[in-house]
Amino acid sequence: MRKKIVAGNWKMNKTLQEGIELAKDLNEKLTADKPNCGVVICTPFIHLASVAGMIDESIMSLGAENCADKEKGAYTGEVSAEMVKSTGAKYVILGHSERRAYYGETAEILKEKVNLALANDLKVIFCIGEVLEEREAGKQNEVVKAQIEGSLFDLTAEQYSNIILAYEPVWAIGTGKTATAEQAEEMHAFIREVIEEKFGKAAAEDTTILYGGSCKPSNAKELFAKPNVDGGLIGGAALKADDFKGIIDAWK
Ligand SMILES: O=C[C@H](O)COP(=O)(O)O
Repeated sequence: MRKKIVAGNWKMNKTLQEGIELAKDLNEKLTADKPNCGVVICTPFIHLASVAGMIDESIMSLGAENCADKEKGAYTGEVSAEMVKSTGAKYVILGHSERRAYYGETAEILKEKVNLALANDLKVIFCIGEVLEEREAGKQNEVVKAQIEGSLFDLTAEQYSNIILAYEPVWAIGTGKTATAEQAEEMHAFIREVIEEKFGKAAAEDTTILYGGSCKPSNAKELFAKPNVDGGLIGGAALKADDFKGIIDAWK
């Protein structure tokens, strides 16, 4: 049975103090009213060690938003998968469209990152999704399939079992324009077919596929009701404990 997950991606928001406050607030709210799904908060690197010490791991897990494509050494400013793991984080987001678009992360680079993350026992939330022009040209399936093939198809079945996918249509990220539940379902079902072709039916059935892109308390229930949507990767609405909990509660 695949896992339902709501994951927050704080992106480049929150000072250390603000982040600690947010994690504390969320931890309290979820302790008082337990979630019906897995909860992950992915924070900037600087928050990881502090937040790791203050969350109840039986309720939520911690993740990073990125890691380096190199193991260690003279790579000024980079943070390795091993360093992420040493903070207590269990997850890492890789392949986010913002990393692909603004930091030139190619399928090859992402392949290195995925390998290093898995080698350090991190679970990977791997993001895929098309831009508006690609959707308008009807190329969304082709684009998403190529993203999956390009970075994940060399994994062994064992490695693949630690991958969570997040479909994030780029045109819906931070725009207030959510994909309809039908559009999300259609793509998630297609993604499952792509996974089945390579890793088999059981692996495809077991893959958690999250939807991301302007997901909020008001639309989460409708999205999560779709059979192939297993939760969300949340940006803006993860920055307030009440909003994030509102989305988590969509599973109730
Ligand atoms: O990683 C999260 C996504 O990019 C979604 O962001 P958003 O909820 O602000 O649209």
